[in-house]
Amino acid sequence: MIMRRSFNMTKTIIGYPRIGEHRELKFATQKYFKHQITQAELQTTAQQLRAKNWNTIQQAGIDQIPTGDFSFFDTTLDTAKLLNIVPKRYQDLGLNDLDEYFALARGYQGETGDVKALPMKKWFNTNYHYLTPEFDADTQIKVGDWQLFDQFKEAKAQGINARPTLVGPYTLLRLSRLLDGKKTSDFVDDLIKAYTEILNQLADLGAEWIQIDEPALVYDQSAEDLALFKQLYQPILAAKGDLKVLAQTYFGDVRDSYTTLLALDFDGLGLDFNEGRDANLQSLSEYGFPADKTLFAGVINGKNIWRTNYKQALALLQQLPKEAVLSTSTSLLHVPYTTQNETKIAPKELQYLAFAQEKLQELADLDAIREAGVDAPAYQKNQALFATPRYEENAALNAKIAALKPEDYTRLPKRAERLAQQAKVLNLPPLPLTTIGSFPQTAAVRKNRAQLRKGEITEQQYTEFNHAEVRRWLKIQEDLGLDVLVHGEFERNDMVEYFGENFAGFRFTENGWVQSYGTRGVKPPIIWGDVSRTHPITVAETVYAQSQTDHVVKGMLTGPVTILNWSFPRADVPAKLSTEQIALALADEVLDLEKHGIKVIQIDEPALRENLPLRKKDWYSKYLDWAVPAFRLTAAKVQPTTQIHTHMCYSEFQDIIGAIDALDADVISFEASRADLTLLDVLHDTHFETHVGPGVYDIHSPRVPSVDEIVSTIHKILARIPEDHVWINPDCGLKTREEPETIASLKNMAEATRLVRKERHESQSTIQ
Ligand SMILES: Nc1nc2c(c(=O)[nH]1)N[C@@H](CNc1ccc(C(=O)N[C@@H](CCC(=O)N[C@@H](CCC(=O)N[C@@H](CCC(=O)O)C(=O)O)C(=O)O)C(=O)O)cc1)CN2
Ligand code: MET
Ligand SMILES: [Zn+2]
Repeated sequence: MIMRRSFNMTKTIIGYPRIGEHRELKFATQKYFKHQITQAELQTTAQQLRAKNWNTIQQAGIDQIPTGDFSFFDTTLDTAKLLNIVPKRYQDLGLNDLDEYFALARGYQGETGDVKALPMKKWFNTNYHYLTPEFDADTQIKVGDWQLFDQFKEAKAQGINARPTLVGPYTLLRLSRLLDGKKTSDFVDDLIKAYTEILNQLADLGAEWIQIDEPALVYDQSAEDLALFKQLYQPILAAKGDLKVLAQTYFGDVRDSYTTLLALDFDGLGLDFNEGRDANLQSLSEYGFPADKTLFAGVINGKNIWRTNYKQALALLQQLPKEAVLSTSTSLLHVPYTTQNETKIAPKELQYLAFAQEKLQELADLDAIREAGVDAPAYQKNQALFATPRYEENAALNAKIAALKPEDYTRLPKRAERLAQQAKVLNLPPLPLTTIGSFPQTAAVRKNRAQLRKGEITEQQYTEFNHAEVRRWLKIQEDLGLDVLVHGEFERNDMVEYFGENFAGFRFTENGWVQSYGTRGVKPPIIWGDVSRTHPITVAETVYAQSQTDHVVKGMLTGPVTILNWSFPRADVPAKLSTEQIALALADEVLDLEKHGIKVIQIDEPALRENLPLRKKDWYSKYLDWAVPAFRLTAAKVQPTTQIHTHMCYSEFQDIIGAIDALDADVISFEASRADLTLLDVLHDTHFETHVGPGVYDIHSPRVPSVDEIVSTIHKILARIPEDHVWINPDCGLKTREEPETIASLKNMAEATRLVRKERHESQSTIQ
């Protein structure tokens, strides 16, 4: 029997979703962007959402509630703004605080200037994005008044002594870009001063605890990294007074910084016992956990939606200090609000799921169970659930997977030979123009889908509307002078959810929204059991589009790794197995498209990089060694003349460039413009074989790039890559954009390409 603890704090969470149970924040923010509501109205919505969250968390019996997890866009950007890490070009716009913040996040094109947004990157191994702060010669770190203090005071007015949270100096430095030749060391003193001031201000306001997020500790740490961490924290912690400081980590383990963390004067240490489980337990058993610190034990999975098996959780708790505060492994930002709004999943199945609100209850249950043991009613109920199997195995499918051979993963002949054959069939001009797949998901397109969902229109009416959109956009693409056309993805709510809805073995939600970036959300489908294809999915729409134009129409699929990463995966089988099942399902779809005359097929893998293990030594052995073959499985059986494209957002793949080439696609398009095309040097130096379309403008922002700007980007590309390897396209799909800015941008892209073609080929063509 576990002893009763005298400690009064027993359970907490790292953070809660903020978009609103029904995406209230998204809708209010978008209205604000369109000048349909005032800033005061937006602030009121935000305040109501915070109050509601705090109330929910408090009602569930969580004894320490975080603040500062609310954000109008991103909490890394909030921390940068709080510290005045705002590049001069944004300050020069002379906007009010909130508008300046949105200018950093989305770019600004208006009366007082024209600036791009800060680069957006994937937050560790998640589908959430943070904005990359920039430190440069003008950076003057000082503590301003942005969110943190006000949110603490607001909670206090609601009777809650909250634990304010912010991104720590070490992670901030590690995730930021340093420009103008600046070094990390140039900012250490100012950061120490600023964080010290934040701690003091919060203490003055009456805070007892503060949570400083340092997830960057879960990456591999060098001796210099750890020295920097100590250099930052020794003085900050020396000045903390009575305020208690929690160093919070997540997404992995702190194997290389554990003793450093213990040696520093932190009052609490937040460790992830989900993704970081084994190595964190190992550290605990090797070095112990000091009695004068509090362990915040991330025992409830913050990233997945499966109900916790209390038997396993109890076994874990028994390995932790009994005074540990129970917490989530990550912020609950990564899961939807509640299963209570799901009416379409059978109640029998719904009980296996726990979203954010249900996870609060799980924390309460576990707290009770560690007191009462296996006799606790919650434990008994939970074990009864896990005694019944959730689904039936597809044994034939799994036998087929077990029997796969190397040739099933190998496309013949070799790429250079295929590309030569494809060039003859496709007959494209130099620097072929294309787009990434989706066109604007306008209000009308979404309304059409919503009406079908509500039964207000027939399937036929639904399809007729989409076909009209396809025809309209084929004409726009032809008029713009694009070479390889797309149908526009109007029938898809989302590139992953759509396939989840069509494959067997998935479940999907009505309200399971999770923030991806800013106002953008996804409803990740749930991989429930073994996945298979029961019918052709994209063939009808693609073939329809191809029948309406003489240009080549590119078929559009989402790749197996991305479908896996952007779904909620199973916890009962390795990710590899689900990915292979999805790959086989997609392979049938690819062959069906080919059979129906589709000559170019794009298989998107934007999430390939995101799931790369955070520890380098695991990159291949635990991931790429099966993820790359899974992609190859989807396209291995097509004819040499069928051109396979893939697409990846986020250009951070310099260090896995070999694996990208090994996907053995014929052409890849990728995001490059926000990151200043740094990848080009790598492609050049490694003699990258796959033909490439480095995105020539950023689609995550409404800003329209000029012709000159794009010409100069194309010049940069051609300085590094042979012209006959290069395609011209935007960074990513255009679904989030409005129609006028989309057409204006594509027009400039096409115009810029024609100028460059002329510049390079005019002399030749007149000679001929
Ligand atoms: N899964 C996924 N992850 C991704 C990406 C992606 O495309 N998919 N792209 C990258 C960037 N992330 C993104 C994430 C989301 C969106 C996006 O456009 N999301 C849409 C939702 C798309 C969607 O599922 N729409 C549904 C539901 C729309 C809806 O709620 N309709 C309302 C009406 C309100 C409305 O007009 O939205 C209703 O039916 O009542 C549909 O069209 O059917 C949004 O937040 O607005 C874009 C990029 C990285 N990760
Ligand atoms: C996030 S990658 C998006 C690829 C998809 N084909 C689109 O154009 O929207
Ligand atoms: Zn993309």
